Amino acid sequence: MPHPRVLVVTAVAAERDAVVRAAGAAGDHRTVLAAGAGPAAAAAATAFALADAAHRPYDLVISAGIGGGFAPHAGPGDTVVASRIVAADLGAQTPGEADGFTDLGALGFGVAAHTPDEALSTAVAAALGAVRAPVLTVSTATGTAGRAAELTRRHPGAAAEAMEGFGVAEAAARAGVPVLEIRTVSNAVGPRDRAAWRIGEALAALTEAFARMEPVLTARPGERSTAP
Ligand SMILES: O=C(O)c1cccc(C(=O)CC[C@H]2O[C@@H](n3cnc4c(=O)[nH]cnc43)[C@H](O)[C@@H]2O)c1
Repeated sequence: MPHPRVLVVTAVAAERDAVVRAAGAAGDHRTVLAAGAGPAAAAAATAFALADAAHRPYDLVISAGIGGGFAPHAGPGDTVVASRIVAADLGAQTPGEADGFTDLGALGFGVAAHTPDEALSTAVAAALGAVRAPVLTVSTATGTAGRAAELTRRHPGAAAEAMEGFGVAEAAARAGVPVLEIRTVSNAVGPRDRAAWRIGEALAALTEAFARMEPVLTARPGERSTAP
């Protein structure tokens, strides 16, 4: 199968460089952006890149970078492939009902989550030895145990949070291009302790993940292994 054209959207230059280090056989079939932090920057950069490539469209968009891990599902050094990309703090506070929060979908303003192709995300997770679980997109990184508990209560299976996935997925969905999100965990979601973030380890895991992913992306769908 020919190399699919893949757009990888990261937040910062260090994440972009970690993905680029794994380029290998993918060569110029892969474009890697550092879009800036947060869902708005991610959506804008992804939409712009997709529109700019209209004459030679991408086959897949991947939101990638480091992220926070929810115990017990994922901890520092682990890799998470999103089964769902969830807008976890986009909605309305609703005191006294719906667990105090009503998401965008329930408000009637679109969707609160995007679901990557199940076969593809399963095959990628298997190839990476990754946890496959929902990944939350937040505009404010969690910094307290209370907020971590609140998110866990609302999304009990979530394994990671980051700040760009839903923005990338919104842009990809509008362009009709499949999306994945891949996060390597640098820190536990909880009380903010920036000094404890294991950024180097997470960036090395990001390089490793993209090196391992290539055979899955180039395999025909029926030839992909889903064995862990
Ligand atoms: O300081 C550095 O050297 C450095 C190198 C690479 C990345 C960073 C970042 O700060 C990346 C910001 C990016 O990371 C995601 N992230 C990471 N942990 C969390 C979290 O606990 N909650 C939410 N987001 C997290 C997020 O996507 C940020 O945009 C620094």
